[in-house]
Amino acid sequence: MSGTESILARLADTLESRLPQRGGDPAASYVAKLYARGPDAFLKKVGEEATELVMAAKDADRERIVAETADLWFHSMVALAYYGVRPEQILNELERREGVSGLAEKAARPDS
Ligand SMILES: N=c1c2ncn([C@@H]3O[C@H](COP(=O)(O)OP(=O)(O)OP(=O)(O)O)[C@@H](O)[C@H]3O)c2ncn1[C@@H]1O[C@H](COP(=O)(O)O)[C@@H](O)[C@H]1O
Repeated sequence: MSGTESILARLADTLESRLPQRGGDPAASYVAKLYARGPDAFLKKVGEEATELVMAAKDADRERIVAETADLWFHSMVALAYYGVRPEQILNELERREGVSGLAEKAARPDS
């Protein structure tokens, strides 16, 4: 496993440890606090961080693009852990799509 994949796996392990059923403590952990507030709280953060990334990109500010993308990935991973989806599943899906042109994929859809 590459270093990039392992940080995602390690972060997912940490996020899972913050789930209420795993004893995550909202007083000691930002992630446990988000989980204690329920899905609306972290799903709202996903939307906010996506908007902040768009604004950074519109300004062509590479430093902010990196920071906002990290925030977006992080909050997306908070959601994935809550719903029992592992980052490896997303990486596998991207791998499955590797080499398949988006144009060809769209043209092959039954409704196209
Ligand atoms: N990668 C992150 C990470 N990225 C961002 N954040 C936090 O996400 C929060 C939201 O960012 P914002 O800039 O929107 O801050 P804000 O406006 O104060 O947020 P809100 O009060 O509106 O929610 C901030 O408190 C950031 O510190 C993170 N918090 C935690 N992690 C990872 O998650 C692990 C577990 O964290 P805890 O559960 O807090 O121990 C950590 O060890 C890290 O690896």
